[in-house]
Amino acid sequence: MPHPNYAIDEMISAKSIAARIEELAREIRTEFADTDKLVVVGLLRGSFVFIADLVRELDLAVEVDFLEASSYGDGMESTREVRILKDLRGQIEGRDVLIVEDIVDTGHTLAHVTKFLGSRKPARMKTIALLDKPARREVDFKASYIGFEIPDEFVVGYGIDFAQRNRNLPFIGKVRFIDES
Ligand SMILES: O=P(O)(O)OC[C@H]1O[C@H](OP(=O)(O)OP(=O)(O)O)[C@H](O)[C@@H]1O
Ligand code: HPA
Repeated sequence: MPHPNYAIDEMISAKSIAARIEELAREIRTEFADTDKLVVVGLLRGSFVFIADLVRELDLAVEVDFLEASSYGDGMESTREVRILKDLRGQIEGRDVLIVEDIVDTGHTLAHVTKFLGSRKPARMKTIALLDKPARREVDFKASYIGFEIPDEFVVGYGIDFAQRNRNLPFIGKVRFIDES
């Protein structure tokens, strides 16, 4: 079914995102200063822009790996069924892991993924989400690091999609539907 017309209003500028990533990178560098075993895991697809900017600010020896998880399909509602579509390439047992996510909404994705990867016995596992939408939480989950807390709006851009579109916007915008009647 085609989606109705919508506009995108800027919520967080590219400049604000870059400034916040610098701050987050400083905190992460301090936390993981003692390790040479850090694996930074990006959750595909939404985190691909965030992880690219974050690892370039980290100034640590890191390995980058990806896991693909999906639960929304083309809609605006979580199916609450998180499917792992692509597993990590490397081993994480005994290693320090930082999971990078674009947004925590209902919490189902990160709750599932942390349980899934936690069972492989990493030495330390932390999570970072650029955006957190606490008003929509359905399962108890809090990321170790959060870029911005946002209100209950459907957002796109900076890697985040609506029906696979708008991932390439350089800013975070909120979707506003246009009533054509
Ligand atoms: O907290 P939740 O309600 O679980 O929502 C967050 C997840 O939803 C989106 O993924 P999606 O399933 O759309 O896959 P994508 O990353 O490929 O866009 C987003 O990228 C997060 O991974
Ligand atoms: O606000 C959102 N926008 C796009 N995808 C999402 N997945 C969870 N929340 C969102």
